[in-house]
Amino acid sequence: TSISMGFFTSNQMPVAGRNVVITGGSQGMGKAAAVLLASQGASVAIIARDQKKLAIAGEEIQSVIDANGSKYPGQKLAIISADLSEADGAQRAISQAEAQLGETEILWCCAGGANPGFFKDYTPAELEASMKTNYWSAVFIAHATLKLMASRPPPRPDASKPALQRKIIFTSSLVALCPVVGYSSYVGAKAALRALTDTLRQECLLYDIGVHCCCPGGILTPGFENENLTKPDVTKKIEEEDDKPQTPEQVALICLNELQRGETLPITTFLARAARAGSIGPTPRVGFVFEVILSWIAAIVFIFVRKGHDAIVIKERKAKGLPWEQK
Ligand SMILES: NC(=O)C1=CN([C@@H]2O[C@H](COP(=O)(O)OP(=O)(O)OC[C@H]3O[C@@H](n4cnc5c(N)ncnc54)[C@H](OP(=O)(O)O)[C@@H]3O)[C@@H](O)[C@H]2O)C=CC1
Ligand SMILES: CCCCCCCCCCCCCCCC(=O)[C@@H](N)CO
Repeated sequence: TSISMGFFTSNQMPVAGRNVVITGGSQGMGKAAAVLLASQGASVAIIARDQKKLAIAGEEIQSVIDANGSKYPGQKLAIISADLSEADGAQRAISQAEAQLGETEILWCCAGGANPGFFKDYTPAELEASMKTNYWSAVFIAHATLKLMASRPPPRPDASKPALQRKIIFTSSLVALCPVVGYSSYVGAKAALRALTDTLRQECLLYDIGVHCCCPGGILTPGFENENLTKPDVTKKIEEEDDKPQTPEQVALICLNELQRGETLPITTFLARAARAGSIGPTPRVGFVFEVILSWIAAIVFIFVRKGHDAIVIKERKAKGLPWEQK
């Protein structure tokens, strides 16, 4: 649906010839986004910590740029190693990205990840770490980038055309729209990004900068494989009930389509679209009649989805016994 709807509205986020900074661009969804945007002619900077993984992703992105030939002259790639959970690291990363690419036109924050488990079992340090990985890693670089963007006009490579709107894009998760047991250390950071998007979007009307927040469901990434090592069974059971996980390439493409049609909260499946409609509140959405009707349907369907998920948890409790009954 997202893809077909794209034909009816103008492209609100062209990427050819533009400078895009992608955090978490060394693997998973961030790398898929970097490859996709590079294939469409964007200059990209990828930021992550591990230099080895960055170098491997960099080779893949460079080969995409090489394959473009002379189609997009001046297309560049920057590879930056930084810990974005620290304000200094974020500031340094965006300065380095701009030194290599030029002025940032789109910032897409993909860095993040979950450490599924039960709230009662986490250490305070683990709870804090998730906020760093998922919230501060996006907020510090968005803040540093917005300061730069708001201090200067958007680039206008073609003076006969109006400037393109610059963008700040966060990556939240479907779990911020529909709770799933096991994500208690993660969901606060992801819900916070969604709330920040709504408020920052309004502030950014003052600067003519768009703010968006992608809410994908399961993605088959290294991060996902890693989290599955410690994911509680009950979390897996709930995830198996719903949409199948998608490839990072699918997610990047659908999110890009959603962004290009102007969605503030891009989602990647029809079920997620219903979940979004049911929890959209005052966040802008594209399309009025269908989305409002979908929100009514979601209001009803959500009751049964939530009951179904609760039933899986209660079945688990009956099978395993209450904690003080287990030996
Ligand atoms: N996979 C899934 O099922 C879903 C994922 N999401 C979200 O999508 C995003 C991408 O997920 P996915 O592709 O699975 O993630 P991965 O774990 O596969 O990759 C995460 C990326 O972020 C980087 N990163 C992590 N922490 C930092 C940091 N402190 N500073 C700089 N870079 C960092 C990693 O590199 P390095 O470790 O070297 O720094 C890596 O490039 C995340 O925000 C995730 O929460 C949302 C819904 C579902
Ligand atoms: C109206 C009807 C709506 C129904 C919606 C039901 C959706 C619930 C399933 C959510 C699965 C979430 C996977 C994302 C997890 C994630 O973010 C981590 N894997 C990160 O790494």
